Amino acid sequence: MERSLPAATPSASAAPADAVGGSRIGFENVSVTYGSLTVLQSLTLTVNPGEIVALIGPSGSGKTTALRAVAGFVRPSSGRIMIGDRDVTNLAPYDRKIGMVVQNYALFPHMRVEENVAFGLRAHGASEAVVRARVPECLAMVGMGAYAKRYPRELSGGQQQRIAIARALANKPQVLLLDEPLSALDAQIRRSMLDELAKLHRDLPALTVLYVTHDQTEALTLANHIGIMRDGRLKAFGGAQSLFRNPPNRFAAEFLGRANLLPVNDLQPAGEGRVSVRFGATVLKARNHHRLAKGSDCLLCVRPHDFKLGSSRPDANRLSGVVRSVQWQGDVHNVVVEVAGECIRLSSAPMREPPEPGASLDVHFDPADVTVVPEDGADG
Ligand SMILES: Nc1ncnc2c1ncn2[C@@H]1O[C@H](COP(=O)(O)OP(=O)(O)OP(=O)(O)O)[C@@H](O)[C@H]1O
Repeated sequence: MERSLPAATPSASAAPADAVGGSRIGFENVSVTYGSLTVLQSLTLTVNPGEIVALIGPSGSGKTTALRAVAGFVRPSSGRIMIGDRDVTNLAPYDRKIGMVVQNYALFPHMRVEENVAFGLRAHGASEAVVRARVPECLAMVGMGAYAKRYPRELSGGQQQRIAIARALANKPQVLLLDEPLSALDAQIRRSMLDELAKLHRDLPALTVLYVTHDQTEALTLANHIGIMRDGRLKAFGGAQSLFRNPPNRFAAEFLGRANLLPVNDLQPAGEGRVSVRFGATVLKARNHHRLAKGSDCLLCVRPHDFKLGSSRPDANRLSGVVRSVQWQGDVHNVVVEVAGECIRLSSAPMREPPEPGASLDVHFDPADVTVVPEDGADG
């Protein structure tokens, strides 16, 4: 289900969720209001057991509110939150059996690492024998076994976040909520933590994870499925790769991967599952993943890396334009080319002799790599 929302329940997979329904997260028409402001509008979404779903979207779009509603820190004004087959809408956070990690670690500064990790266990009445066994286990899971006696102030940001994850896992939750867990870290640490989170999930495959981020790389790297939020609404939902390749609307295409969206018209069948569209005077071919109607005006979604320079196969789409800017970023050249009044962005492997601004440039792209996308509707 990727085309339109909320026509059907966006669900992270058709897996037999009932068999292990205990860790499924379900939003059923959940709305949250603050005074007269509705910040989450009828969110319906399922995260199936063992899956990672990332919620992405601009600042203020309602991602954290959705996650806090699952945690129990925000009470929905309508709708239900389910964890497995339990309606937890009115349960206290403490009774929901979830783990949560937020952006700024939130470790207790006056407690050693081992006491931080033990805190939730003790609060839930675990015996000292259980605490003694479980704390080293959790620290080992995040590679921090040697740091049990330290205080949080004696750790780096990445290490503190590992401890926060160990603490969240101490009670063996079935559901883990992660709210921008890497955003306080610098770029290099973030990349390695991303790998570690992926490994952690491989080690704990039954753990169901809801991951809030504004970083599309984190979402694409970690998540099985991605939901894109705007203004309190879920604007798109789908498998990470599929959503990237076939965004259902302009907003999804622009937010996830900054696609080029060429305004095209006069959509016509072109055989072999392709359609032709007109971009200015040029006829281009594309996939029609969303089955747009003949004659439609729509957008052609072309990712910057799908444009190629130089000679092309005869069946490729071809465009000619004028180079407006060239930017080198180490492992990539970003080029802006003006074609038929539109500026398109392309990225290529570093070039020895990049084109100069003002030069003419021919580019081509494969019809199999691109799809037509509907313009957003009135509410889009
Ligand atoms: N306690 C509150 N009282 C009033 N308004 C709130 C409260 N908490 C959040 N909001 C508003 O709800 C909207 C959604 O906030 P939320 O934190 O869910 O967004 P977000 O998508 O997570 O944003 P960001 O990426 O900036 O964290 C925002 O307009 C915010 O100002």
